[in-house]
Amino acid sequence: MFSVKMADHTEVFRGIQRAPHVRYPVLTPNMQGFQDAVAAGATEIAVFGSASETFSRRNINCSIDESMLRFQEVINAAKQRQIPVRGYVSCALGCPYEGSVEPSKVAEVAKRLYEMGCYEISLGDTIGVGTPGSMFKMLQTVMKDVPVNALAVHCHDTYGQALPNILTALQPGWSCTTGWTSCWSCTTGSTSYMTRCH
Ligand SMILES: CC(C)(COP(=O)([O-])OP(=O)([O-])OC[C@H]1O[C@@H](n2cnc3c(N)ncnc32)[C@H](O)[C@@H]1OP(=O)([O-])[O-])[C@@H](O)C(=O)NCCC(=O)NCCSC(=O)C[C@@](C)(O)CC(=O)[O-]
Repeated sequence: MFSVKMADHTEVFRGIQRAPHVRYPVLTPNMQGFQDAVAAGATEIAVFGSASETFSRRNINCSIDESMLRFQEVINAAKQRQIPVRGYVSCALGCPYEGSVEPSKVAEVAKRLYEMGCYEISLGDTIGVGTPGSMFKMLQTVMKDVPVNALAVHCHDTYGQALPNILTALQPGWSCTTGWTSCWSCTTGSTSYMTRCH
């Protein structure tokens, strides 16, 4: 089994009242998602990959390599229309199927998304199993491949660690925050917090 298919995200986008100066990125896993998002008036999109092979298959029904091919097509189309693209890397601190995930794998996927043209890469602790120690180690590794000003973290609060993990991502000398938001997660049913690492 894999996650239920996206169906209504562009409906939601059409239905909301947009405020000026607010960006509303739409998750676009493939060209169909991209075309629907553009038709709905999206001015920013986001591709979402994973550092875990099994999670990739369960979430978007393809391998990591296949997802990169799909994302490249989406990013190329977005570039032609000058639509900015964010990239997500799920399972950056652990996977519900595979358990621990090597920081080097997170760095590899983040680097691929960055080099394809994502202006920012959000590293997701998708199931909230991260700790300040694992966050530090993962970010140290990823920052060797992706500049810190292009990184953000997305921390789920499943075990009450989201805020300590975010604090770790805001190490003096690494970064300063530009703001954070919280939301309710569709994938894990937990609150999640996001912040930029710069
Ligand atoms: C990627 C797919 C669509 C592949 O799903 P698939 O079944 O491999 O797609 P397909 O190309 O074989 O097409 C099958 C059907 O899906 C439709 N379809 C095809 N593409 C789309 C689309 N874009 N939007 C809506 N419908 C689509 C397509 O039209 C067709 O419809 P049918 O002819 O059977 O009626 C599916 O696996 C999917 O929707 N996955 C996303 C599930 C999801 O919402 N996951 C949560 C996202 S949030 C997240 O991942 C984590 C994050 C970002 O928050 C950060 C973190 O915490 O880590």
